[in-house]
Amino acid sequence: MAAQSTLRKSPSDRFSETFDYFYNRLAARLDKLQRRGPLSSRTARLVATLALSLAIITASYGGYKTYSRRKADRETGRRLVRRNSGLRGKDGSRTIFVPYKDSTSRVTIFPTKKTTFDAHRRLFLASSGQAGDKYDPATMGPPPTGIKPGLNVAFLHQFLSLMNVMVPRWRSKEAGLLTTHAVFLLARTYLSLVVARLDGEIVRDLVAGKGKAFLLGICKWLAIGSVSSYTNSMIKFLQSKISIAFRTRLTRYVHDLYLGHDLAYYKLHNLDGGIGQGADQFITQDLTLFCDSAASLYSSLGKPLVDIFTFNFQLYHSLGPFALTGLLATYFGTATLLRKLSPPFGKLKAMEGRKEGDFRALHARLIANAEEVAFYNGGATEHVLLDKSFKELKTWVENIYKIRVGYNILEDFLLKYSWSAFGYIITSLPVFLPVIGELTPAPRSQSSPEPAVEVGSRSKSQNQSDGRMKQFITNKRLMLNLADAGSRMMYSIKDLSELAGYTSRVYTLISTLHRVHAKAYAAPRYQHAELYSLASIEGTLHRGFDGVRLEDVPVVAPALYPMGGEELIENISFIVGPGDHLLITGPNGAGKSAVARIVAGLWPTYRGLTSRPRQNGQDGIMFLPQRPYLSPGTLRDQVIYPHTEMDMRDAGRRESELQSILEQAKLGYLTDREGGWDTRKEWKDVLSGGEKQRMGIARLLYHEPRFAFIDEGTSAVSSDVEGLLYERAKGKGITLITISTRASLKRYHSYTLTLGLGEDANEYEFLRVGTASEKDSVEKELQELRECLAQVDSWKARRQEIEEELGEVWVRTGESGA
Ligand SMILES: Nc1ncnc2c1ncn2[C@@H]1O[C@H](COP(=O)(O)OP(=O)(O)OP(=O)(O)O)[C@@H](O)[C@H]1O
Repeated sequence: MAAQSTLRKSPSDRFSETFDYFYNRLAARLDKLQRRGPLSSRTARLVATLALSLAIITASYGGYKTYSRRKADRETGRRLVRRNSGLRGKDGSRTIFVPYKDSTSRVTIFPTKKTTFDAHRRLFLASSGQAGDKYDPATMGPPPTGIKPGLNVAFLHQFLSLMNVMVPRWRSKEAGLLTTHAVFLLARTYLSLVVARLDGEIVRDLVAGKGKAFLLGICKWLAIGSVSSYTNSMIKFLQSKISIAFRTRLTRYVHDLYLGHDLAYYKLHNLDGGIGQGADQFITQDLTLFCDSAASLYSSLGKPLVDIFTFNFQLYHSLGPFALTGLLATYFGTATLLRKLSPPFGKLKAMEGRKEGDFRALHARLIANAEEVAFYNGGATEHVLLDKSFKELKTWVENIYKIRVGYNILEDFLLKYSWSAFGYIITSLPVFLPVIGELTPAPRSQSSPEPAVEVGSRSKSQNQSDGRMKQFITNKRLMLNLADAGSRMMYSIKDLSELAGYTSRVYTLISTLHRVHAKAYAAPRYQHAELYSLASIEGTLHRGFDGVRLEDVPVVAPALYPMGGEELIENISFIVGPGDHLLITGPNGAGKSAVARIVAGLWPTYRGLTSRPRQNGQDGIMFLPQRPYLSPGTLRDQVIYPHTEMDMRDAGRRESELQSILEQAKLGYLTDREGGWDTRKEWKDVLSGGEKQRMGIARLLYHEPRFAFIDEGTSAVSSDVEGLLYERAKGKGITLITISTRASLKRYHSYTLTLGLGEDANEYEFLRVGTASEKDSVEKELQELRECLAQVDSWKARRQEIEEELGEVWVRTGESGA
């Protein structure tokens, strides 16, 4: 038996053989070198001295260089952190410094290349969810949000598409982390095998009463234990590293898409609507859960897979084909049963994510509008809304828990108890059924000598019994490991389903962002696109015109895709050249701000042509929105927004200039009042309504654009200051396009565009201020007023009559009542 057992080799045997082979080769080589005869001692000393000197010089130079670089880095870092600024690379990369311990740490961020986005479109915009589909915006439908998240082909496609983003190259950091992780997983499996074998040996030696061998076994056990502990903690560490690396890649990718030049952060919610309420929940929560789940899946699925192959292979050698067939049949049986009975965890998780998002959005809204709600004393109503949203979330989560209970009972019973019972039966087969025992290979020889060689001290039957004991213990441990690996695999079905839910959410976000970028809107299959829907845009937005021009452009309030928007004005045409200050006026809701939105590119030019300057800001166009926006940051950041301090320094602008701008905007007192340029506050709460609007004008004076849309930008400013602000802006050569209902502003403008005229309030009039036609129109208005005034006396008489009649009625009612 012993001779037979040496024919089969375990992985550990093979490892020691390989080690011996390389060790012997190395020893032979060293031996050969020695036999060649030593170099002459002088030459050897010279060579050694030279090599040492060279090493010292290189190391010192390298050390000095590293030290100087780090020192310079630290100083730059401190300076830039103080200024809340960074560095910009020629390739578009940005280097920022973040405080780390007592110093700073450098982080370089490379923007995602346009070609990468183009290449990814076919992955994220394939309507059927198949990677092979050719990308064509005309035929591609919306991203496959309708597909139920679960273990299906769509999930595979979505996951692999996201992997393209998370692991962009084989030589990337993420690929390195995954490979290292895989090496540690393999090492752990190998160590489990060694432990199983050692376990068998220790028990055998214990039963046989071999003290020395037993103690040696314990020492080996401890040594392997320390290596295993290191391996286990490295696996956990690498898993966290992989998760954060995935998250970094995905977050940067999403940010590049979301905050790129296409205004996706506006269009996503106002035009597309593909991801419902908000992207915040997707980016902050779902993305994190997805990365954690994907990183843990790699070890929770990868390790059991490796384990199952290795342990099965081992058991096959120990127990033969019969047992292996039984084992495999059990796996497939259990997997099929669990898969059949498994609730749709993916779908449930995706829905949970949405409900979490809704709840979070309500809270975010309350924070953003706290003052307004407080004035209305609307806390109770908000309370009800929040409680309702939370109740929906809670009910959903509770239902998931309930569904889980039944499934967990089945899963636990099958995987923990049925499998181990089955394992005991299989390992005991060679013991109780000698026929099977003969079919299967006998116990193998190990590093410790087989009892069979100790002839004379023990009987043959005793040796056989020891061998069987060792084999049983080894097999039992292997079986338990196998059951553990198998059950982890099966538990992973649930994890996999949950991952499918998170994958679907993250995929939906990215594919919707790609759709916004590519403007990939098509009419629903076999249907015509609705009028003024995103699939029926035929107009052109032309950037690079020295002025603002609309030619036969309908003003349409858009609806979410794929619905059609509402037409406010059928066609509008006007042109504003440099120096042609325009006042856009008209009743509320007539579409005044809508014109600004069309020119800014927020709303589509459905038909006709819209022309505007190429860039925003200096020498271009600027828009001051109706609701003033104050950014998080310093007082300086408020004046220079959307510039950062880095942009300001690059442009060679100084604080003294900012101070003079603030003074022109009648805000010169702010620097002293707020404690300097670097003061950070919640500016939206600190500044009054009028101050906020004047800050908008200060921004205008800082950026000095050629054209500026001011949407009700001075409604809260007193009229004397208002006039001053207009004169300052015009003095800087800015052509103003003001949106206001205040006719008094006419005097600062050369043209007026009046919207909301006619019976259906869908007509407009474009006039030069002071021209004959404008006088005509004022004359017409005066005539109407005069006619009204002429009727005043007859209206008064009629009112008198009515009051008298009513007086009589009251008197009669009073008498009858008495
Ligand atoms: N994001 C939007 N999506 C769809 N419709 C919108 C959107 N924003 C505004 N609207 C609608 O478009 C119409 C025109 O809005 P707009 O803001 O241009 O009015 P306005 O003339 O500037 O009015 P006001 O004087 O009150 O500011 C309104 O009926 C409004 O309800």
